[in-house]
Amino acid sequence: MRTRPLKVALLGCGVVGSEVARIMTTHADDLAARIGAPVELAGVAVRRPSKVREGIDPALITTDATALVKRGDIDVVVEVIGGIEPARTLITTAFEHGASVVSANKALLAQDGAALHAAAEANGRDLYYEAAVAGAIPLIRPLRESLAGDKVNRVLGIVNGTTNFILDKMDSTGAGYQEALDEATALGYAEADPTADVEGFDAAAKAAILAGIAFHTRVRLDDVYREGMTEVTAADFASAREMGCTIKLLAICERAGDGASVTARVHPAMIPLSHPLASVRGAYNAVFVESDASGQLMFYGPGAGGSPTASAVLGDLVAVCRNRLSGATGPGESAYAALPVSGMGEVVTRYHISLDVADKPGVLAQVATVFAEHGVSIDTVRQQGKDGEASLVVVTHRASDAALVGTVEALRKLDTVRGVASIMRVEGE
Ligand SMILES: NC(=O)C1=CN([C@@H]2O[C@H](COP(=O)(O)OP(=O)(O)OC[C@H]3O[C@@H](n4cnc5c(N)ncnc54)[C@H](O)[C@@H]3O)[C@@H](O)[C@H]2O)C=CC1
Ligand SMILES: N[C@@H](CC=O)C(=O)O
Ligand code: NA
Repeated sequence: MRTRPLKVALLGCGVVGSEVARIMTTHADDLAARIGAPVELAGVAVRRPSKVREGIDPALITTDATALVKRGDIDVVVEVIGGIEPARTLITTAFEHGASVVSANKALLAQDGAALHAAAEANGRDLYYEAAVAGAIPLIRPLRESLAGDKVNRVLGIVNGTTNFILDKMDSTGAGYQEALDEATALGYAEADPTADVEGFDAAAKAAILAGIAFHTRVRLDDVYREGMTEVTAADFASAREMGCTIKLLAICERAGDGASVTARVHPAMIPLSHPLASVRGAYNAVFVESDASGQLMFYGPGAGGSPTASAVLGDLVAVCRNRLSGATGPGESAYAALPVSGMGEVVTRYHISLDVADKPGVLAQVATVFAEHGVSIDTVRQQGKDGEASLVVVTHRASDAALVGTVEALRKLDTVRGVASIMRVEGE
């Protein structure tokens, strides 16, 4: 074993960074044996130097992250600050000064992944980011490496722990949205600004990363259709239960138009209680990968939290250190397929539509005619009346999103339709 240690600079020492430092210290001997050389924490960049950080030598603490990545003797920079800047500049500077990078920063990778990969390649260094998608679950490495010989057609799953925690609490205990979000934040699951979680930006960033790797195509955050979960109500859960379903925030990346393009989307959806995703509780994540030769694979485990996320970071750290010792680099960006990314209109799925209508003869026929005129076939209709008004719940067969949007626009114009109470996609059947 080499005795000269590999030097690691840690950028950020919050929920994830503090766990990375802890595991590096407590597992130092095992890590050294697995890598073939000791790994040494050579510096820790923080924003608040006065904070007591148990187990970290105060002499390692600095507020000057730029100087740390420019030192020239750093082998690996671990970026767990989050956000776009200064993380982006620090990562690029790290490559320019000879370090490889391990990052958990999905927001940055979804926005600037191509440029970061190019910078890593130009400098002959590694960029690894297993922690960026689905926390502890090995998913990036299986897609980049284990499935590199197969053709992936679809990636579908729950990739945000915070929103799954909130939806699970709302469904199983009747907890309020804010109360559940506060708990998820206290447990270290939420982003620094939890809007990223609840409005679906975090899951959309993960969908962009997954779609890019799965389809060998550049997919950016802006290419991903996104709806958050803030408008999911107790009434939606009640409707879902009547259909034998629950509601999850799903990320779905799939080939479209006979495989000539790809789509990526994040939105709440009803899924049958019998589907394995329905039983994903708390901050757990689960992702199905469907490919030509392998069939369906399921990846499941803790999707958020300091220690699970640090597990993925440490796995990358070991891989990157091994690469450095052997003078190799791991797989870079693979975007050769360069498929176009289609808009939401091309997505084909089922819909659950709840309408407030006048409770009088002929309304059902009028509504059914609008669906038929737009080529959207109805599976079931349920009506509940109260005081001259009624609620009509229509579940469709598979239809394109474009056809559904046209249908809803036409429904809104009917005098007998007082309002469209909710529209939710139905997946997993
Ligand atoms: N918490 C989780 O469950 C997961 C987090 N991630 C990602 O890991 C990254 C870190 O997340 P957390 O640890 O949860 O966030 P956090 O907010 O707990 O930690 C980030 C730390 O970076 C520090 N920081 C900010 N700017 C800095 C600068 N210029 N120099 C030095 N330190 C600076 C902050 O003071 C904070 O302590 C983010 O990219 C996040 O999206 C990924 C997977 C799971
Ligand atoms: N805020 C994220 C953290 C992990 O990526 C989540 O809740 O999933
Ligand atoms: Na992961």
